[in-house]
Amino acid sequence: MNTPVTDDKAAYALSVKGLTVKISGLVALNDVSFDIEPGKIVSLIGPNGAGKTTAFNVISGYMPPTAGTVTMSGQTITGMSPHRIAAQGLVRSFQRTSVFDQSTVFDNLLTAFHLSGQCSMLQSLLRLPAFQREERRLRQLTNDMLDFLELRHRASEMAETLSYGEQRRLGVGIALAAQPKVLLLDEPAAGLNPSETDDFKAMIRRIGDSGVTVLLVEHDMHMVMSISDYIVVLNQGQLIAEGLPSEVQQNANVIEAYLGTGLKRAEA
Ligand SMILES: Nc1ncnc2c1ncn2[C@@H]1O[C@H](COP(=O)(O)OP(=O)(O)OP(=O)(O)O)[C@@H](O)[C@H]1O
Repeated sequence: MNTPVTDDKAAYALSVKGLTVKISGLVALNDVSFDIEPGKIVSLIGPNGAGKTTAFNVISGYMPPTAGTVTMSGQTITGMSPHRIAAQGLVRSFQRTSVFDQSTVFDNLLTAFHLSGQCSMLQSLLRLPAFQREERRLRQLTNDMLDFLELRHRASEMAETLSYGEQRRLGVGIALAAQPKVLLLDEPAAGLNPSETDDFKAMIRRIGDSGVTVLLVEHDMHMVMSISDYIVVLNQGQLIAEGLPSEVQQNANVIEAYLGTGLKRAEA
């Protein structure tokens, strides 16, 4: 069955329209709509309880909305399973849960590429020429990804020996192996020290430059303001502002919602 196409949204990598989520009478999201252009780095921000995680859960298929739609390049993905949504090209990177500690960095990435590869189990068991060609291609992709993540020097180390920041970059590399069009990042800066945060920011920029659209939920306002092309602000389930970082920082509704929570410090 073909997925319905909504033409006016086809130009956007991701569109959210009228998203509403009610949980036991509580309105976690109320009629939220926003559009994200391809290749942009967009942050979803808001004070605690604003509805950011709920929005991520709905967009990535972990929670059905009460009302509203999510489209990717015009294709409706609302209500699909996370697995099907990932197959459509929207991948969510969870902190570092996808990393196998007892495998090398290289093998973690190679396995991730295998999982998104073309070769059938039979071809691989029989080691047919098609499998050998594919194996060479995936090893090359793995080496390229190691360079992209700036983890080449750690390729043969067990993942568990990596620093926290390196493990987080590896986790994103595993998500990137699925070749997403849209990558969702949950609080990428959480737990990182300042230099790890800088490395992570540089990597997010490289991801954006490669044409992948990035949507992140983040509390670190320094990171948000310095990395985002566009910001969407939620408060108590409502979209209260959206725009460029400079616009959002000046917005009276945003300043009021964040009063005393650190937005001012991010401007300093
Ligand atoms: N499974 C749930 N059961 C009950 N209430 C929920 C559930 N999930 C979310 N909520 C409520 O929905 C609202 C939005 O929560 P959500 O976690 O999406 O906010 P958030 O912006 O991600 O907050 P934080 O920054 O603190 O993680 C909150 O009032 C929260 O208590």
